Amino acid sequence: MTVLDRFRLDGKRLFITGGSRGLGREMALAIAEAGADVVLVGRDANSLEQTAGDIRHLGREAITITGDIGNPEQCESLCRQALDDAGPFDILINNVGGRRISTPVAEQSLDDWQSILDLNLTSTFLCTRIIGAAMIERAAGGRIINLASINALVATRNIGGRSYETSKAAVIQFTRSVAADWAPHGITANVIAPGGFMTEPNQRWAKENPEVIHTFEQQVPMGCFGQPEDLGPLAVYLASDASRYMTGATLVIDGGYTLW
Ligand SMILES: NC(=O)C1=CN([C@@H]2O[C@H](COP(=O)(O)OP(=O)(O)OC[C@H]3O[C@@H](n4cnc5c(N)ncnc54)[C@H](O)[C@@H]3O)[C@@H](O)[C@H]2O)C=CC1
Ligand SMILES: O=C(O)C(=O)C[C@H](O)C(=O)CO
Repeated sequence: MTVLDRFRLDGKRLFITGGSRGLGREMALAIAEAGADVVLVGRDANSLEQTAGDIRHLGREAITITGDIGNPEQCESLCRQALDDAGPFDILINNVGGRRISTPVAEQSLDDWQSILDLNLTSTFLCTRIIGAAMIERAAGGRIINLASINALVATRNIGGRSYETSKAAVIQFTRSVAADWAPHGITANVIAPGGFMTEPNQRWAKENPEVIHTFEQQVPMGCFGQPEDLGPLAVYLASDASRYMTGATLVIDGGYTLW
């Protein structure tokens, strides 16, 4: 087997939340290119179907399931539906997340706080529990990749995103705990912690506050935002045999933002 053979994912099955656009779409396409079939779960049927079409063009199977991952009851039933329709899965990517900008803590309602935790953390727990339990039962190992953020490691400046930061920090420790528990089953669990990438939420933020692009870029040693396609190779690595001995790790991809 060559080094590059170890990145192949032929015959594998990926379950990814929020694969219709942004980082999720790029990771799904990269993993399909490496050989895997894909189930995409998200809110917007049309854009999910567009990504699924692009995956089918690569010669892989793609199924879409629509629903709200931020609603715990729906999240559970979406995972169970995916298992019934196309499981069990070899790779799980908990990608759905967001609401980085929120009201400051002193003004935040409990409902707002809870909804951000549900979107970013509870969804990660539920998908990991349901898809992961099927991995354990099948006894063929597995790969879990959870999306955190540099804002799990450092506070953001002036956008009141404390619930986002807290939820993403908890995603990191949850991943480490699961990695420890499930290592005997041959299941690895790792975190990708991206810095600033020009996907829809940051595009919207920059449109509303044009000055922040320049300010943010000055805070990044590499001097620019990342491109969503920068995530593809990292996702393939973590999904494949190439990362066989890595578990519980947090891989920061941020152009050096957290160096300063
Ligand atoms: N773009 C960035 O700079 C960074 C992103 N991240 C994290 O990476 C992940 C992906 O981020 P982006 O691609 O930028 O986001 P995005 O907003 O462009 O895409 C999110 C995807 O999830 C889906 N989605 C969102 N809420 C959903 C819900 N309640 N139910 C079902 N589907 C839902 C959307 O339809 C979309 O497909 C998130 O967890 C985010 O927190 C972390 C650090 C930086
Ligand atoms: O976690 C996110 O989402 C981010 O966007 C991380 C960075 O703080 C950022 O992009 C600032 O624009």
